[in-house]
Amino acid sequence: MTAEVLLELEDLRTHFFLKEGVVRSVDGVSLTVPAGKTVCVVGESGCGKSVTARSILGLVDPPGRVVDGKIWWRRTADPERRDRRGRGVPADQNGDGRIDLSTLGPRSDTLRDIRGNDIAMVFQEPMASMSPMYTVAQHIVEAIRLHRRVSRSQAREEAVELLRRVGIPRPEVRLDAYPFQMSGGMCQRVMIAIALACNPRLLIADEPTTALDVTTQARILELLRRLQADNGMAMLFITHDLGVVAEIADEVVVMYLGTVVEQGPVDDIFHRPRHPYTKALLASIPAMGRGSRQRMASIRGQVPHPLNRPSGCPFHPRCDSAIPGLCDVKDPAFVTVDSTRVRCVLHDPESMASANAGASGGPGHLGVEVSGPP
Ligand SMILES: Nc1ncnc2c1ncn2[C@@H]1O[C@H](COP(=O)(O)OP(=O)(O)OP(=O)(O)O)[C@@H](O)[C@H]1O
Repeated sequence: MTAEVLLELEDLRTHFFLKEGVVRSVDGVSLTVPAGKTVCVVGESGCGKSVTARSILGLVDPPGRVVDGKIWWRRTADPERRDRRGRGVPADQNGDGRIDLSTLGPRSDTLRDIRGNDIAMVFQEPMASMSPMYTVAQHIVEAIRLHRRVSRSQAREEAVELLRRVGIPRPEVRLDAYPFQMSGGMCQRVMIAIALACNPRLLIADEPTTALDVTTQARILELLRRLQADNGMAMLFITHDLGVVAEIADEVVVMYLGTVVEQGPVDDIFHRPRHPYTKALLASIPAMGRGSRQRMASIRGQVPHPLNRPSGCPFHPRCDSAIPGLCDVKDPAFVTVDSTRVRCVLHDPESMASANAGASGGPGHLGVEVSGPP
């Protein structure tokens, strides 16, 4: 049985309006997050992963804004639910159980209610997300009381329990510590505890382990996996580390220059990658047992700045399989191949047929065929 779709981005576009021009950081991203599953978003630095995540929760600051597309969120139909002022929370906008978050102002009550109650987020730098002026207790109690009508002492008891759940030893004592008195790993556990305070249905994690050492990284990933199994929450996990993806993903979304180039189940992405960019990313993972003198493949060139987007397929200047006259002209549409969606003309029979037919030598002139299974 396929899981219900919790979050669906439909052709999302988030641009930054600078003096130098318009930076199209997110430029037509479509992806889905099923309930209870982990979707990993991967891609090199600057591909628009973080801006995509921040757009979902209305956290993009000017001069950036969502300019187009839909952010469909499936709301809980909970008639009992009340915000902290005791008001009922609207179940959805149009009667189909979904709400388009892109239509809500960043300060709207509905978005505030969803942020924290339904969707929580953890960031790369846990220390930067916490105020040095407040203790751990103040952070967590505030997060609980922002969304639920509970007394301060009850919230404090819940905070102890949350710290215990995220593996913080002696939580009663830690509760009164300040963030700067804790290690990076402990701070990230606290941030996860804050994120879990309202039992969200979706956790958006933006490189939550990147700033941590390898051992702490592994512990935090293990913690997230365990919490997910306990709560059944979904995760949208942003990382540039394919090792992390292999450990936690159900689905993988590969982004390049503000767009999705491939999405599919983790096994297919790792074992049957279709897009040349996905293949190049995988080739750049250090292999176990590879001799130190054997060089790791790296992707030729660099991600262009979004102000200098290439024509046609955004990856074509770096692609070893690019077809001149086709890839530099045509922005490919998505095609479905088995369980994956891929945006590359090599997999699009129509584009390939017209390329062959349109070339001066008539059909078959380019001599390229639609690539089949490896
Ligand atoms: N406030 C901003 N003003 C102008 N451009 C921005 C702003 N924030 C992000 N960008 C641009 O948007 C593009 C996407 O940035 P984003 O942070 O989403 O990339 P990313 O894939 O998350 O990279 P990383 O892995 O390094 O975090 C980049 O080219 C970046 O320079």
